[in-house]
Amino acid sequence: MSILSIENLSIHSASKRIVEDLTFRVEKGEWLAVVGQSGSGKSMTASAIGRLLPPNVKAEGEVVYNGQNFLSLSGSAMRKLRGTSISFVFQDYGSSFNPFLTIGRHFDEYQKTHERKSKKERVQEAKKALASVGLPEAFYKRYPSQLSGGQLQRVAIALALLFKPDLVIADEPTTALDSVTAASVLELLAELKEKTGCTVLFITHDLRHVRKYADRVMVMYEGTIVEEGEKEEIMQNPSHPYTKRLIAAIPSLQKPRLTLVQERQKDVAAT
Ligand SMILES: Nc1ncnc2c1ncn2[C@@H]1O[C@H](COP(=O)(O)OP(=O)(O)OP(=O)(O)O)[C@@H](O)[C@H]1O
Repeated sequence: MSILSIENLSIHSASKRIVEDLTFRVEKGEWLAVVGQSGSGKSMTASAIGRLLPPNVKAEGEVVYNGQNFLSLSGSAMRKLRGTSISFVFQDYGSSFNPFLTIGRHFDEYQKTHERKSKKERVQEAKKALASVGLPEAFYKRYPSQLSGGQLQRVAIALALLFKPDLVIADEPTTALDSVTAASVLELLAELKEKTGCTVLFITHDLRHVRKYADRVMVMYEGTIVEEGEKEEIMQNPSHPYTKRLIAAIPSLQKPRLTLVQERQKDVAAT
């Protein structure tokens, strides 16, 4: 069953067509990975879905969620859905935080916009959310600058999942992190996905992450979808030249290269 249907989505600025006539579905409970060349329109597509495009960029078409077309909802109706039904985790987690507010205040402000609960309940929930992403309660009182990138991205994930959204859109959430931290953040997202049953639309450049977590893959190239399918199918049998190049560029997916010693043994055996 689809949770989100994108129909003929086109995105453009005054001078340029950014995305052309995209039609695709996100199935309930799946992890859909969107990969594609830099500038192919992945982030713009994610932003258009959440009505978060910059003011000079416009979207046309339909983004249908639970029978509602996001593109024709009022601003206030859309704000209500963002965070509760659909939420975002961005690459640039730093800009999601106000450096002058504690982590606790970020939770508090966010909670106040979406639910009516007592201060005590809000604090309890926020601390529980911090614990759910493996962070100590004491972080509630800290400022963003006192946390590492990985810790901040964990807080961003805790905030994104606070109201148990049905759909989480993660736009390259680990690009700014070192590979070990990135792996733990993704593992966390995968765990929370299992726990909450949410659907994940995941934008990435890293096919190793696709291989590990995705159910389906959609490949974008120059503002269009060039292929889409089950992960195994795309990984083993890519049809578009761009996908082929992308897969060929992952060292661990290529045939293992012989070590120098093995090469020498082969040479010796051949003589
Ligand atoms: N504010 C803007 N106004 C006009 N065009 C923009 C704006 N922001 C981005 N673009 C253009 O939209 C196109 C798609 O950008 P987008 O960020 O969606 O690509 P992407 O596939 O996410 O790339 P990356 O993988 O590098 O993040 C690019 O050509 C970019 O220059």
